[in-house]
Amino acid sequence: MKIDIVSIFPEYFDVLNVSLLGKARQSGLIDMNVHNLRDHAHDRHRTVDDTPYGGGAGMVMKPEPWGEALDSILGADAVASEDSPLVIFPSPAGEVFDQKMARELSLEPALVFGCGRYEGIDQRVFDHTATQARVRLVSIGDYVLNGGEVAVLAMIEAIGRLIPGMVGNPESLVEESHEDGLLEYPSYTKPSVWREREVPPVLLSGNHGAVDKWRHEQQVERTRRVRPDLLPPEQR
Ligand SMILES: N#Cc1c(-c2ccc3ccn(Cc4ccc(CN5CCCC5)cc4)c3c2)n[nH]c1N
Repeated sequence: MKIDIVSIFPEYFDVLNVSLLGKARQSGLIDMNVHNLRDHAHDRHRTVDDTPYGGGAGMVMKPEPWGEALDSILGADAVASEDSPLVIFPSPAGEVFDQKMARELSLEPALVFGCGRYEGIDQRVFDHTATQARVRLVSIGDYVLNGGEVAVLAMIEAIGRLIPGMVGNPESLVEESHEDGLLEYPSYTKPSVWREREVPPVLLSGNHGAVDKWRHEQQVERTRRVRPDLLPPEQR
């Protein structure tokens, strides 16, 4: 998978050189490039923002640097098709990112992430980029961040771990929260007693059927208690 990221804070993404993603980059599983938006702002102060038309607080990101930066990735003459790269702009107004979307995006050959700051990006950037590539505005949750970088880090981690070859044991991707629509069951490891707290005896029984049954019951109970919205109405 090819990943391009555009941001005024490229150093945010240095962390992607550690752990699994770092190994994936070294192995060529992921080809990642981070672009500094300010390299495409050519005035003396490398200005990327200006006051909003219509008034209002804060600043809006200017379209020109974005246009030049995305042209350098997509091609100035690119014409959007179903085979185009997918350009994702994190936004509080975006469709909510979830495990289903992470699975979908892990199958994409090329992703481009555009990290806004200030009060957002001039709308014409989204409109023009949609003539060059597929575009989605995506939110990682109903709370307000100061920019798109943290959202991109979260999305890349969620997507990256689903790319075949990324994690050692693909089995571990199956039994985790949200993969089967339920929250995960509680996990335990040695010692069997810790501060007078015992591991549930079923987990020490060696009876795999009983363990599976207990784990599913724990998933349903935890989901009903913490996230009833994930259950079908009749199971809430
Ligand atoms: N993913 C994701 C996000 C983001 C996110 C993503 C990208 C950017 C770029 C800039 N900001 C800051 C910001 C803050 C408030 C507003 C709303 N204002 C109302 C009136 C004019 C704007 C607009 C932008 C961003 C925030 N926040 N929360 C998420 N889950």
